[in-house]
Amino acid sequence: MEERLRRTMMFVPGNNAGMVKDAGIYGADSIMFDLEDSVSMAEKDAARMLVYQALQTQDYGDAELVVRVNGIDTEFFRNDVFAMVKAGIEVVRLPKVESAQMMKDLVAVVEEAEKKFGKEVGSTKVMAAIESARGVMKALEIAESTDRMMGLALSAEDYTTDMKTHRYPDGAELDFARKMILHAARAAGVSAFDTVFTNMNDVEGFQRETEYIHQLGFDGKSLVNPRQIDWVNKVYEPTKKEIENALDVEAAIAEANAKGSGVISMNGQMVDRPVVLRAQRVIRLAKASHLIDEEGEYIEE
Ligand SMILES: CC(=O)SCCNC(=O)CCNC(=O)[C@H](O)C(C)(C)COP(=O)(O)OP(=O)(O)OC[C@H]1O[C@@H](n2cnc3c(N)ncnc32)[C@H](O)[C@@H]1OP(=O)(O)O
Ligand SMILES: O=C([O-])CC(=O)C(=O)O
Ligand SMILES: [Mg+2]
Repeated sequence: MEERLRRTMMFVPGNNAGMVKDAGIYGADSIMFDLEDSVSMAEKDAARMLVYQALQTQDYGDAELVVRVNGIDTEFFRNDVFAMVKAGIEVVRLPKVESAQMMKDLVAVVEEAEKKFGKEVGSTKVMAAIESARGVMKALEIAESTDRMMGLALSAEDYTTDMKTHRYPDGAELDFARKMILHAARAAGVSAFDTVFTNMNDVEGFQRETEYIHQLGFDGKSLVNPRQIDWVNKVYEPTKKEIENALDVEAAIAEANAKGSGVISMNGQMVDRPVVLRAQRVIRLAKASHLIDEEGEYIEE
């Protein structure tokens, strides 16, 4: 199956009717309705009902629909999961995950809800937000805890609090967590999301962080504001040189395959399976960024 693009996963506070209604117009790859920390205790039930209604009535286009439910140890958790599964949510994001068991407990409730509401068992995916030292140390077992796993996310606001530090411009305090989470996700074959960047005035800092996590290999980032979507897409957009090289690689390997070979030399550069896989990813990103069309032709501005 073709890997889905997950560059931008935008948080939408579940109690904000205007934001919930318009969340689809900004072009985020994934929309994440939040029932947890952006919603006050007094509004938990109202937010759940609002998101439930929106999922029945709004058109969110091709965006992947995700909900961040309240923590598994809260009084809201079960109602959140039941309402969201009934509404047909694609992915349930569990916050503050610290063990494989927490994901298994989530899956048990998701399955109960799928059966109750006549949904296909297994159709709802789950993902884990890792927000503590314990969660980071358990990243691989969390990533491998269930077949329904879609991805791991780093949640740096709670994580830095747990680590008795805070966020610095160079991000050094997140390095270990980022690399653990990314390795765990890749080892398990699931997506990896970097954390939110919350200072809307520091555009340069946001871009620097995005370039760094793109270089590491993250699929994308959790976002808090629609303005951040274009900035991420710009970083993830392949350059003209990368696209041309990828198209040449595809042509070269097709020629090699026609001759019964899996490897070929292209301008002195060996082209084999890993090179081809990377080239295919560049082409997919170029198509998603509307730089080339389905035939690989450049789309003029
Ligand atoms: C640590 C954590 O748990 S982080 C996750 C929880 N936090 C959140 O979900 C916060 C989500 N983000 C927000 O609430 C807001 O973007 C803020 C508070 C960060 C900034 O607010 P503002 O400065 O008012 O945003 P801004 O002026 O850029 O808004 C522009 C437009 O985008 C909309 N918008 C802003 N953020 C979002 C969002 N996350 N989702 C959907 N729409 C949004 C606004 O409603 C506004 O729409 P309008 O022009 O139709 O009125
Ligand atoms: O998931 C995120 O990036 C936001 C969050 O909850 C945190 O940073 O604690
Ligand atoms: Mg958090």
